[in-house]
Amino acid sequence: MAIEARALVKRFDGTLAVDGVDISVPAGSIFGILGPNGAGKTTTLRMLLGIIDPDSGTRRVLGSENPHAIAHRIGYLPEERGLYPAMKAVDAIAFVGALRGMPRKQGRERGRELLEEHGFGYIADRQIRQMSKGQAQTVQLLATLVHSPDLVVLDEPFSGLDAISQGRLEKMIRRLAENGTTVIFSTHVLAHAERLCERIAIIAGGKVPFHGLVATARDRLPPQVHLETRHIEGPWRDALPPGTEPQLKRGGGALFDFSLTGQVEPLLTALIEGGAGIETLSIERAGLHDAFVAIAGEAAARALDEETGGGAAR
Ligand SMILES: Nc1ncnc2c1ncn2[C@@H]1O[C@H](COP(=O)(O)OP(=O)(O)OP(=O)(O)O)[C@@H](O)[C@H]1O
Repeated sequence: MAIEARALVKRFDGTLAVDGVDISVPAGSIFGILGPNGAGKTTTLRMLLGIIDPDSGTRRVLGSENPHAIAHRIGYLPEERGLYPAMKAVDAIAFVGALRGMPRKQGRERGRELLEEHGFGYIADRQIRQMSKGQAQTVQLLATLVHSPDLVVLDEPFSGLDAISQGRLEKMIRRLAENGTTVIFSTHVLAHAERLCERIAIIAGGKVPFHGLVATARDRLPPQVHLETRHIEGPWRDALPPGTEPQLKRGGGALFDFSLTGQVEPLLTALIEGGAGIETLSIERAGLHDAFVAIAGEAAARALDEETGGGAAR
């Protein structure tokens, strides 16, 4: 495990920000911490990094119980972005590397390489103040990677980036994991976690109601069946869950939407042998958004949706 945290608790002046969080992140994996504003994501990441200490609980990061002892093996993109506006990109990257123990000259060289590799060579000698927000954020992100860390911790890395830059960042995260780096990131946009992570922790109100494989979270809900038939009635209707109502189609036939409660094969047999006249049939696993609603509750899901402007979380 790259990270193992047990029963982390943090209180700020009477606010219980984190209330017994457990997190296990396998080495070399991509792990997402999902939750709405104020859920406790940043506080959890800061405790893992040793920026703040938990009131109680234990944490072991890269095999050490003292996060400061392994700081040089960690790259961290904090939620609050900021590089010195007067610095050039390569110097800003080398500066962050120096904070993690990397010689400046080497940091500048590696910084230039990283910028080139990611298609940003053209801003290597440009000052941060002359950059767009997205460019500056990319420079800061590359700065977290300059010393080739074993663990990369990214707090809301997608916020403020346009769709193309978000896609580029997803690719970058995948590439890091392919090369053996462990990546943990927080987000309130479920789609990123759904595409990138094998494992997630859902955090709401400082607690973690779910921790584990994305597939397991999605399996909390039955798969959804969407069936289109030429006929409306027949013995095959008995194979559908009780109370499933047809939506009648204009040209004849009907649509049925229901949860798959049993096995697929007996359903198919009943539909075919019962003469339903299947026109289309899809059986899909629940999405992470629906799983999030089932696990964290409507209120937390609504908070996510509000942050992402509605359907973007899906
Ligand atoms: N330094 C602090 N002093 C007092 N309260 C704090 C402090 N840091 C966080 N909190 C409170 O702890 C709770 C959790 O905050 P945290 O920043 O961890 O949430 P988050 O999930 O990262 O949210 P966001 O997505 O908005 O960054 C919030 O209620 C917040 O107001």
